Amino acid sequence: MSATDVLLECRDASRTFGGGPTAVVAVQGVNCRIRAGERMAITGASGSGKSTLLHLIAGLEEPTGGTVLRSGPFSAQDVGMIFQGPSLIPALTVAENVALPLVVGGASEETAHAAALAALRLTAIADLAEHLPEEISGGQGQRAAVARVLALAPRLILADEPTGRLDGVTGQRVLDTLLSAADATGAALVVTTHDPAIAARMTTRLAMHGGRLVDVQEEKS
Ligand SMILES: Nc1ncnc2c1ncn2[C@@H]1O[C@H](COP(=O)(O)OP(=O)(O)OP(=O)(O)O)[C@@H](O)[C@H]1O
Repeated sequence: MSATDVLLECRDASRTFGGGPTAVVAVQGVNCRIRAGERMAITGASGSGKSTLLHLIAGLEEPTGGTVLRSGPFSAQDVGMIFQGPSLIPALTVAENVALPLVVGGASEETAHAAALAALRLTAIADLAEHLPEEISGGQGQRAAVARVLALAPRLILADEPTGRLDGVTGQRVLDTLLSAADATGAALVVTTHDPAIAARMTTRLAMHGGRLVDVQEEKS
């Protein structure tokens, strides 16, 4: 890739599941670029291919057609994924949940705990560090999920319907957290959403229909 600020580029990327008459073409011929510091929303109706495109970008799925090019080495720690629910481990405290991926990655308990607390401060829930997941709200749980990703210092944060289970106000607060965390760390952020109010907060908006990109809006900064 020539432009140095392009982290990742989909070139005619497609993903088909299954084969023969029952094959499902989830993503078809998508071209898009994600630049360093990007703020991107992927919108579209249910089944339009948003999650599959995000999985291609994350490297969780391989394209069955076209390519997904990554600039330079991209390790698992360079990409942080956030899902609709926080999926916290119930028996661990919030801080232990946030520290866990670092510990699994080989960091000492002490280093991981310090990184977890720093990430919880960034997401404004450091006061909940010693709480169990059952003792916090859905919005606070999503902020813990954001902190768990931030602790890994990813270059690219991918969030699949991160506000889908939250009410409008709480969803916007979680998005505030995501945007300010991405600003603070310099990470690019890509969010799939059904919610136009969430998409409106991003500077690039890709709209999907039937697996294809049907509209791209980019606000010039
Ligand atoms: N692993 C899979 N196996 C078979 N079909 C799949 C698989 N994953 C997705 N699909 C199909 O691909 C199409 C796109 O699904 P995808 O989950 O990407 O859509 P989406 O826009 O994210 O939907 P939603 O908003 O409901 O999450 C759908 O028809 C879906 O049923």
